[in-house]
Amino acid sequence: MAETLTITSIGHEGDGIAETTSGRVYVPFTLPGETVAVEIEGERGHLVDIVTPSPERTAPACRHFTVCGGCTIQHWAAEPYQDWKRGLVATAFQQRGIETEIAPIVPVGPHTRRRAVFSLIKTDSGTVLGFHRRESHDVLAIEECPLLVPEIETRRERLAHLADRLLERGKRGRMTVIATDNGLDVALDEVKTPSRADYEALGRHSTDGIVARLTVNGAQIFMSRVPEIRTDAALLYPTPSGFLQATAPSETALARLVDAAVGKATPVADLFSGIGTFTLRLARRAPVLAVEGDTILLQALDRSMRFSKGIKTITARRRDLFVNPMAPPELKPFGAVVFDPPRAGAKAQSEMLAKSTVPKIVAVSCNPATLARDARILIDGGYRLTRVTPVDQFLWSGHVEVVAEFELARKSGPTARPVRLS
Ligand SMILES: C[S@@+](CC[C@H](N)C(=O)[O-])C[C@H]1O[C@@H](n2cnc3c(N)ncnc32)[C@H](O)[C@@H]1O
Repeated sequence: MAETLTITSIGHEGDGIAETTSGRVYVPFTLPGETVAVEIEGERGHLVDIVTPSPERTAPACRHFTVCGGCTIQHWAAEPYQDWKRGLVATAFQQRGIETEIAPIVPVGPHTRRRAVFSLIKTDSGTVLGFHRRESHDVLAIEECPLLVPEIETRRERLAHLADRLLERGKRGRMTVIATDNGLDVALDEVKTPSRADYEALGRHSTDGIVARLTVNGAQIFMSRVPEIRTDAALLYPTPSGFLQATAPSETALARLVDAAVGKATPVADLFSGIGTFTLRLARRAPVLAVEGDTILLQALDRSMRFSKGIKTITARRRDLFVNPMAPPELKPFGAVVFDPPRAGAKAQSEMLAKSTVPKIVAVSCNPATLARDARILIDGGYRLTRVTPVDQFLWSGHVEVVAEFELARKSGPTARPVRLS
């Protein structure tokens, strides 16, 4: 039987929260202040009816919202939605005992997501390309996705057709698509190994002007041109399975924040550098040491370096920074260190930085919880947190990207001498 509850806040995944005498109930697709009729199952409330809607409720941008497993919060006006995201960052820091001002979130609009991972399934009527249904492994055929750039969104049928040949009836696969400046970079995974005839058939797409590179189960099938992304500083070369910031506007915003925070500091170490998103921009002003664990990404950075003009020396090193973080003596020469680790954060590296004398540290993170943990380590080591800026890189979800800036607050000991990187 349905019960009537009042929603008081929104949780970190975007579900409405009602406080009841038997504890919290999470009700998806509701908003603070709303009275809702729900069927309660443990901690979950299944929405039956919105009795009193919030004046902040808006029409969702996508017809698949609430059915698709992707977005969790499209039904809220921009301002309270952005305040909520900012609040997620503030809460993560508070949970580590850090009270700090959070700058307004940098908004990122729809139709900007340039990398999509689709699920595929071959049915009797052909290959379905889409996303998982909410709380299910079923593949939902999508007719639109207002997150995606048009170069991907409008080519869904064509992409499904490309995958069709390598799927058997009833079987599933995965397709990663990156929209680059000179065509789509398409990687098919968990599909059958292509036969010689498949190679020839797939190869015909190399001349269609749409697909720049096709990779199947990790092996390159064709590359009619090297996929590239033009930025304000250099050409970036994304790899089929490696990391790429999710949208171009968020990448620009992050790079500008990093650049401004580093200022005139020199030289700079860019840790977890990937394909050089920040390295290449920073190298316009200072020599940069780029450290990354993935050889393929370092090869892509090397290509960018060779095609970039007017930049200072970039030294690229492969290193596992979880197992073997840069130690204080190695960090000593740097005027600034930038680090942008995966979701797990950079605990070991932060412990080393906390003992270092690096004057400026800039942390970029897609996980406020691990960022706050690492910030605590740096603060306890004598750094001051000077600025925290969220960027809405993951629109309509509970995920948020953050840039945090630190300055050495304790006496740094002997003055760090600049070194020449070669
Ligand atoms: C969030 S991405 C950032 C990449 C880059 N800063 C950018 O903006 O494109 C994190 C990077 O850390 C790298 N990485 C993951 N684990 C690592 C490790 N243990 N040691 C070094 N690099 C690692 C990944 O390959 C990835 O390139």
